Amino acid sequence: MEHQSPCPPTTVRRNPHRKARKTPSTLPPRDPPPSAPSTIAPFPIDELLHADPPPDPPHKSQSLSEKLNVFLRIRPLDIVPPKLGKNPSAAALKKKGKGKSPNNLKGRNKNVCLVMNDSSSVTLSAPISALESKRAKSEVYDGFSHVFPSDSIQKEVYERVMDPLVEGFMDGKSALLVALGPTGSGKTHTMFGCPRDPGMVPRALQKIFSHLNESGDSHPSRSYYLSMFEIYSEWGKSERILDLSPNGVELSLQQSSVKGLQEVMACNLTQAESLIAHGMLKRATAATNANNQSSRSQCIINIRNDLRNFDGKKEFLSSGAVLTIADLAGAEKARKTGNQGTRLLESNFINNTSMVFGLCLRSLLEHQKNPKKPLQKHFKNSLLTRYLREYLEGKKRTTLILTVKPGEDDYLDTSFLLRQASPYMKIKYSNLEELPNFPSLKRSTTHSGSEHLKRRKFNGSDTSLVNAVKNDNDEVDGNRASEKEAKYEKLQQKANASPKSGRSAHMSMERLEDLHTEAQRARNEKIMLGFAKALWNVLKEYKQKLTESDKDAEKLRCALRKEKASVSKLEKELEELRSCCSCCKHPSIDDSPPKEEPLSGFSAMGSPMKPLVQESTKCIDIVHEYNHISMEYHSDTLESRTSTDVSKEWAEHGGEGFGANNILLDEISSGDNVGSFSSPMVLGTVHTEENEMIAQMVDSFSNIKGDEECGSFPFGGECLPQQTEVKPTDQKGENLPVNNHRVADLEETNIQGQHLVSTIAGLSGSEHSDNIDRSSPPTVNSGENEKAVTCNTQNSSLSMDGEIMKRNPKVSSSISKSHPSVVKHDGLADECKVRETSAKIQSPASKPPNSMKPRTRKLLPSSAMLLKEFNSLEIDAENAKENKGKSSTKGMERSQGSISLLRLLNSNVNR
Ligand SMILES: Nc1ncnc2c1ncn2[C@@H]1O[C@H](COP(=O)(O)OP(=O)(O)OP(=O)(O)O)[C@@H](O)[C@H]1O
Repeated sequence: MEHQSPCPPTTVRRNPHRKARKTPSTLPPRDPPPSAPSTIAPFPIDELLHADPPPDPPHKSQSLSEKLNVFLRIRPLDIVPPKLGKNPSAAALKKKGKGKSPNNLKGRNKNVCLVMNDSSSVTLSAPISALESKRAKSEVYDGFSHVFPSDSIQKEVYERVMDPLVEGFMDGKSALLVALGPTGSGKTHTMFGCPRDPGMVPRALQKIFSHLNESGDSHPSRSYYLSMFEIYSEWGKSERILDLSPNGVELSLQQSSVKGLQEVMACNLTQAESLIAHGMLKRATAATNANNQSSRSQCIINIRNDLRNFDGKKEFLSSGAVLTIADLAGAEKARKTGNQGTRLLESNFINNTSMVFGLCLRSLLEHQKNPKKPLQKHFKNSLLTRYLREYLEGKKRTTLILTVKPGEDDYLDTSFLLRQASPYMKIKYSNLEELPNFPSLKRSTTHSGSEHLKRRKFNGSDTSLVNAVKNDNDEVDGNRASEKEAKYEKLQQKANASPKSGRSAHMSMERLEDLHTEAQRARNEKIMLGFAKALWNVLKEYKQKLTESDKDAEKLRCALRKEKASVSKLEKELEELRSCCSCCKHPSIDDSPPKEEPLSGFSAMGSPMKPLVQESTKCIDIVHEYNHISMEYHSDTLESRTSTDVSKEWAEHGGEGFGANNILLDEISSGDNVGSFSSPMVLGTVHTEENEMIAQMVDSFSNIKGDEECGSFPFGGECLPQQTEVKPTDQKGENLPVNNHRVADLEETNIQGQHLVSTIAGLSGSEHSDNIDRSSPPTVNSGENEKAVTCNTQNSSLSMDGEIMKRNPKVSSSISKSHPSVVKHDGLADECKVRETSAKIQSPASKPPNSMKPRTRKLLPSSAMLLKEFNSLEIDAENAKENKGKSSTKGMERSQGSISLLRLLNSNVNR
């Protein structure tokens, strides 16, 4: 095939970078002059073999620590297939190449697609065969932390890439190193190398443990724990994690930590190398067309630096720092690898993982470029990215080392990787977390954190609980947790002091782990016990309060019982009073219709006045006593009004609607309008028992009267005698002057007392006057003698007043005081009845109490009229006529009161 002259290349700068760079005008010359700085220089193998290491690489790269470091390592183009797993040594290369670069060994440099421009940039040229047009196309990738040419050795790579990370790790900074690249590009070689040419991991361990040995302390203050696991795909289905440490088992991922991952404490380099070697043997590898020992899993190694046994001052400096090294399986193309079946499925898993990893970093980059863009959660799509989440979210330092193959055949793989990964070098870390992420340490941190959280919760809810918990925690017998913790520490110190090797060290580690778990459990028990005790105390307090409340309730119940007893006592006394009253009671009134007999007149009664007066006085006393009791009993509710007040009110209101008892008695005494006699609030305002008492009193008077006039005193209004208009006369039959009594005395005395007395006089002296009106002298049918006796009420009352009021001057005031203003109803039915009846009853309000106008009256005995009214509920038509249209609200109230009184009278009569 004739070689055509190359067309002018089109160069694309992928990473426009910090400084302008001269674009290569032509493809790399086949035989570049030795002075040419770029492309692939002759590999100075002799110089490298004998030269000192570069003076400043570690610290130089530290200046880039705030950026994601991306290194590029170019694998030698032609590599002698490793025999017995050995890479060609530098000596062999030297022997073969005679001091030339491996790329030039067979004169194939013209077949390379990747040329190193300088230490930070490369040019990728598409091979002619890959070009559709004849125009050459090249891409410059710049900005790498460092580009390692194909002839670079492990030591150089370590010093540039790994050593700064190890230094940081020794200072307590966690870091991640990830090897990325297509299959067979040298990732595993770079990371692990071989015994004769160790890679990053062995060299790092060497440095770590050399530092440990240099301290010369027989009791090393530092301890390093190694863990190693791989993420693989079984039959291309689900991802799995396998612990690569000895006796390692399958693991699971929780959040970002591997649950159950074994950490093996390496006390020296030998132990550490042994563990790594064991893990490498365990790791899944397989031969493909691209690599005879291709990694089929993502391998992760953790080295944790634990300084818990340090002297105490520097304990927090490097405690928990973790150095993580990830050797990823390389992306591969089925066409190249020739994978089929399981291998092909593995390829899919590997490629997917690589893609997700790249997406995470790309998302982080875009988020950093434009913070408005949310950080995509690509990490969820694979176990690897989930485990490395904090690194992929820019919270911890990450370093990438890209491995590529420079051959023309590898152009697509190389181009893909460079296009994908070169932008990552722009990722920055602004808020680096120095927190450890080691699983076991996380656990212990979490536990202490939860304890603090609990205490915070207690603080927020109940301080007493907190105190109780604290006290109880202090009082936990034995302090099992403390003992176990001490034991744990002791054993750990022992283990550190006398480094064991191999299995014994592992066993002691297991034992320590068990002790640690047990100590944590004991701590939790202690906390729960304290909480339970505190809760118990609170419950006890509540119980005590409940008991006190019960006691108070019992006291109240006792007081209530006493009150009830006093009430019943009062009721008893009342009963006694009633019985006392009933002693005076005469044979009950005959309910049979009254005989049509003429009313007995005063003279016909034939009995003297004195016994009646005595009886009246007695009843007044009873009323007084009852009122007195009633006043005591209802002292809280009764309205105390003096007779003077009542008198005043009466005077103001024309004598209407004031004083239940006095009006009651007044109306009883008046005798007229018996059917309508009513006192406002008679029953509504006066206590029921009081009303009953009054009713009894009235009744007793009726009986007395009946006794006095038994046989001669006609009952019933049906056979009333003809009304006779009478005038007050004396016993001789001469008319007496109206109101010729001692008016002055009346004014001086309580008007209520007057009414009472007059009522009693009217009732008791019914033989003298059946119907007495204090305002108008009633006419009295004198019975068979037809001796009209004009009985002026006031006169009569005066006749007794002097005696009664002298004996008991407080009678009227006592009665008037017993008028509560609160209206009570015996029941709805009664009330309705009363209302119905009261509607028919003429209101007495129309009749002024002190009217001096003489009126013609029916001469009916008051008690008979009462009974008549009660029994028939008839209304005096005449009174109804008179009072038609004059009824007022007060009158209605009085009517209702009177009806209620009548009801009581009826009950008394029935009894
Ligand atoms: N820089 C190098 N110098 C000499 N030999 C190398 C170099 N890089 C890689 N090799 C050799 O190339 C072969 C493939 O390398 P390696 O297994 O490390 O590739 P890889 O990227 O890990 O591949 P895979 O992803 O399939 O595991 C190995 O035999 C290795 O010794």
